Amino acid sequence: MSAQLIDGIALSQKLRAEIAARAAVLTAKGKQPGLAVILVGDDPASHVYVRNKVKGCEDAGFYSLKEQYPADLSEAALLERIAALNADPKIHGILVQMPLPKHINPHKVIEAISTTKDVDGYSVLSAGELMTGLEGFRPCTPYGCMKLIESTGVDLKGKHAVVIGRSNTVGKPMGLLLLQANATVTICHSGTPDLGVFTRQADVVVAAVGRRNVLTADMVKPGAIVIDVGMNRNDEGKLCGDVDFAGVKEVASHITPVPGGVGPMTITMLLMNTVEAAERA
Ligand SMILES: Nc1nc(=O)c2c([nH]1)NC[C@@H]1CN(c3ccc(C(=O)N[C@@H](CCC(=O)O)C(=O)O)cc3)C=[N+]21
Repeated sequence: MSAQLIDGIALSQKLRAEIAARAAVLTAKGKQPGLAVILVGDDPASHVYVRNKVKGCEDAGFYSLKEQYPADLSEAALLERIAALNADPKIHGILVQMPLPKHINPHKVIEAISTTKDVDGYSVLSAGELMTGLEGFRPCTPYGCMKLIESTGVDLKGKHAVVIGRSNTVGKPMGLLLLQANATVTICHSGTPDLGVFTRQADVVVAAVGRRNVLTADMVKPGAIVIDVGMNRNDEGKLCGDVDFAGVKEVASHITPVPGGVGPMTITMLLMNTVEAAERA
């Protein structure tokens, strides 16, 4: 058996067309959606993502502002920029690319962003809204994973979903979104002694660890849906996920590739949150 590919580029194209249509309506009313992306320092991977985000904005008809600062930018100066963007009516979403240099406290920065512009969904308030099922901005990566799962047509009600990873940006919000969709949820992590015991029971596995080959074919129940959030480099320097794709695709019913799976959807959901923010403004 060979799994069906869940194509994050195709799904992104479909959703981005809808987002562009919503943006056009707003622009006609003089309220073009605007996203500010702030990049501090020169992490090469961050530059690639930021370029993709700015390109995504332009293609969707957004106004986009990219601000780039040297790694020695002071925390106070960054907070000052955020305050100015909070007050800027052309800007509906603010994204500060993570990770930040060590001398800047990321929590302070995230909480400085106006709640109405927190399109990353990283603030404590956004986390609380997700936790309690209130409306709000959902973190883009797990939100995109939910759209990828939905696109298979499989109803999560009564299914067992296993998340590997417990980060605040992916694992924890992923678990909550799956729970909200009525799945039975297990969150595994580095302290889980035998991962396979859990993943072999899973109808859906979301791997978000940041290490290659965390999930191999022997750990997957036949017919499971496998979502790969990993972004790693293999020995040849090629981008690869957390899942042993070649092996697992022979067992799963549906699987996301890396690249071309979760990554593009993360940016799509950022655009979705931004158009939503503009509509609410
Ligand atoms: N405040 C903040 N918000 C973020 O959402 C955020 C962040 N910081 N810091 C870094 C991570 C990572 N991230 C990615 C987005 C798109 C791709 C993406 O488009 N990936 C392509 C391939 C890109 C390539 O070729 O390298 C793909 O998977 O097909 C990847 C990773 C957003 N992040």
